[in-house]
Amino acid sequence: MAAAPILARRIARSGVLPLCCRPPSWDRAPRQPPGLPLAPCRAFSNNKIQVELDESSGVAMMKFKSPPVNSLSLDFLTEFSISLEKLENDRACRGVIITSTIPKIFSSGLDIMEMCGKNVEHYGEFWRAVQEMWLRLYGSNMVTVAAVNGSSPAGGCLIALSCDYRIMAENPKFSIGLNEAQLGIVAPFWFKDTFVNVVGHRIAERSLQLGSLHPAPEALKLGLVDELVPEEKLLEKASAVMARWLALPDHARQLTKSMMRKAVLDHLVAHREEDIKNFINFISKESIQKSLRMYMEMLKKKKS
Ligand SMILES: CC/C=C\C/C=C\C/C=C\CCC/C=C/C(=O)SCCNC(=O)CCNC(=O)[C@H](O)C(C)(C)COP(=O)(O)OP(=O)(O)OC[C@H]1O[C@@H](n2cnc3c(N)ncnc32)[C@H](O)[C@@H]1OP(=O)(O)O
Repeated sequence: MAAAPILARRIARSGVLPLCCRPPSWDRAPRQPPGLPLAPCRAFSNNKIQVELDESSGVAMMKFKSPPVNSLSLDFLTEFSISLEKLENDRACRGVIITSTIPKIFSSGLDIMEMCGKNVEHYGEFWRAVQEMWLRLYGSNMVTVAAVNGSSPAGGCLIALSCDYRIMAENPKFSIGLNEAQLGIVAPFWFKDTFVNVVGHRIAERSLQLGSLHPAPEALKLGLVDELVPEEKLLEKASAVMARWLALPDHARQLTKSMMRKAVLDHLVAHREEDIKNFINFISKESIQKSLRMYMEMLKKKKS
């Protein structure tokens, strides 16, 4: 456990090469010749995320398993970035499906406790890890499919938005959106840009200002998710979607993805330090700390 903060610092300081700067890895997975026994499944599991790579299909299944709500703590974000990096560098892996093992929750977003009552160094380290996770996921060369099997507010929604395709369980009790305004905080420009790129400017403007959490059927209407399926069919559907995307030559798909996402990625890369300073200044304000404390109290009261 003591290694986690060190690891976090190492990965956070190492910087990340987004999609546009990394050498492309065309046709990464070796095709399995017919007649040979199936390639084995490779698995690695850290504390909070479980990953299984099926070498015959080139598809990894990444499952969040951080109870109670898969909140994105510094440790979680570090594991997430490391897992993505491992898969990205593995020639056998061409796609990743992201889902959760926690019933009813995909991810509750950034861990609010990481943004409450901590010192400036901690805020800086935490925010760098949030940036790192997004740069890796949004800039990934792999096909990324989010199988959203529960509620997905704020940072959880960002993870889904950063994937190439989103499938959500058709349960109207599950909601998704960038609800930062409800907490009295502001989604940073790169959260906003990722959202706009998925749903368009008008829907994003209204949804962000209201801090809306959209029930699954509404999320589908807005284009925030691409399709809804019964929960028990979610992974089967995600695998089918993945197979369709992987049927294309990697280089054409990757270059197209890079072209679509480059401006938004480059914007954060060029303003990373400024963005960290903005976060620290913003989150350190007493009024913002008070809002976050009140929000946490509200969450606890809701339970009792
Ligand atoms: C001009 C300005 C310029 C620049 C600005 C600069 C920078 C930007 C500044 C800030 C940007 C910050 C961006 C923030 C992004 C985020 O992601 S914030 C997090 C938002 N998340 C939420 O609002 C979700 C809150 N949680 C819920 O709604 C519910 O918990 C749930 C629907 C996810 C699950 O509901 P239940 O199953 O009923 O579970 P509980 O509510 O009982 O929760 C269990 C347990 O977990 C704790 N918890 C829940 N969510 C979080 C969280 N996100 N972080 C930490 N802890 C969380 C909850 O309190 C319970 O704890 P206990 O009571 O059991 O101790």
